[in-house]
Amino acid sequence: MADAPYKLVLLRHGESEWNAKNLFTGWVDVDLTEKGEKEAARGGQLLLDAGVLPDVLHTSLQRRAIRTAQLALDVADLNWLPVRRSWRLNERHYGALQGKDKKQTLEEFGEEQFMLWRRSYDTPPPPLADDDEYSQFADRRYASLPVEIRPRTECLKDVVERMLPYWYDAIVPDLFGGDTVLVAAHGNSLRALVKHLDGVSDADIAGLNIPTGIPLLYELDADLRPVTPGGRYLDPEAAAAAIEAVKNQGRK
Ligand SMILES: O=C(O)[C@H](O)COP(=O)(O)O
Repeated sequence: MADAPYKLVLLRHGESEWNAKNLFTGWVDVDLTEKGEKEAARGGQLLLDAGVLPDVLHTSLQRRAIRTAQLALDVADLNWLPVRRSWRLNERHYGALQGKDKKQTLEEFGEEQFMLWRRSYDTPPPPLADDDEYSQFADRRYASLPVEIRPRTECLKDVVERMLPYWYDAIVPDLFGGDTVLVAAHGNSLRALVKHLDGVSDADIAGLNIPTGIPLLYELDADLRPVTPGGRYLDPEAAAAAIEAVKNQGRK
C-alpha cells in the first residue's frame, strides 16, 4: 500500500430535528434528535474500535456538528482535544428553501428544479430575505463576517470557494504537523471537501451523498491525495444504506 502519512476523519452530524422532519436546513441552527445523539456516540465508538484517535477537532459554528463531535469524543475519552471552529465549515446556506419541506418542494417545483437546487454544482436556490424568520443574517456568531461575504444563499461551488481557505490555512497545517484531524461538519460542506480531496468533477459530485454520524476515514499521501479514493467509512454497510436514504430525501 502506498505511503499514507496523514489521517483525516470526516464526520457529518447525527440526525437533526429538521432531517427528521425532512426540511431544508442550511444555516438554521437546529439540534440533534435522540437518534442523532445515538448516531454521534456510535461514531465515537467506531473511531475507538478502529483505533483512529483524533488529535485535534475542527467544527462548523452550528450546534448539530458541535454536539455530534462532543458526543463522539466523549465516548472515545477525548473531550480534551483542542478545537477550532469556523463558519467556513457550516452547512451550505440553502437560501429561500430554508425551513421548506423537501417533499412539498419536489411536488411544487418538479424533479428537475428540485435536483438543480439540491445537487447541481452551480445553481443556488433563490436568496433568503434578511428579515425572514429563518435568516441568520443578524446572528451574533456571524457578526465578524463582512456583510458582502455573509451568504443569503449558496450553491456547492460557493461552498467549495469559502471552505477551501480554511482547508489550506487551518486543517492542512494540522495534518502536516502530524495530527490525526477530525472534521465535524455537514452534508454539503463535507461534499465540498470530498470533491476537493478526490478531484470529483462538477458533474459527478451531484451523485455523492454523505450519511449522518458515520466517520469517513481518509488516509492521505505526502501530497494529501487519498490513498483509497473516496476514503473508507468505518461502518461501510450502515453507510451504504444511509447514503441511499439521503439520496432519496423528498421522495417519501
Ligand atoms: O441542510 C439540509 O437540509 C441538509 O442538512 C442537507 O440537505 P441536502 O442533502 O438536501 O442537501
